[in-house]
Amino acid sequence: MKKPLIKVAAGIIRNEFKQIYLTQRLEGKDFAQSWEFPGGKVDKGETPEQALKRELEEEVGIFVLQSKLYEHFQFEYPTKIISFYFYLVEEWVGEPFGREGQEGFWLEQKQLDVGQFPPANVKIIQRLLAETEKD
Ligand SMILES: Nc1nc2c([nH]c(=O)n2[C@H]2C[C@H](O)[C@@H](COP(=O)(O)OP(=O)(O)OP(=O)(O)O)O2)c(=O)[nH]1
Ligand SMILES: [Mg+2]
Repeated sequence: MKKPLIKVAAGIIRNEFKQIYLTQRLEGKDFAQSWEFPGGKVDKGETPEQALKRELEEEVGIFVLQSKLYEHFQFEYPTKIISFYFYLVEEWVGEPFGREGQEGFWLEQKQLDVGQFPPANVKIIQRLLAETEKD
């Protein structure tokens, strides 16, 4: 059977202290307990950017004022192919929290740990870590 292609938009929410807001995937979801950039599936008729805004409001209660595309790529999982749109979000209104009951926390960009994320995140975590080596 052909694997479904799913579009996902997620936000790298970064504050002025170079900390990034992460959440922990809930029990019962795929990759339960792994860390993630908050976000989710792009609905039919939505652009990835609209999905980002909606998902960040639903999942972490913030209103995104500005976002820029940081990475777009496809990743093949055993049962699906995901087309990812990761956005850097540095301007928003509100204080993020785990609005769906999930854990959420701020982490220094340089403390990101590739082993805590789903396999698709490897490349993006490496890029974020490489950026911190310059400062
Ligand atoms: N949000 C997010 N999803 C990720 C990341 N890395 C990664 O492999 N994924 C995968 C996990 C899921 O298979 C898919 C995202 O879907 P999701 O479960 O968050 O979708 P959703 O919020 O719309 O949730 P649901 O209504 O389907 O439960 O992408 C990441 O950093 N952030
Ligand atoms: Mg989600």
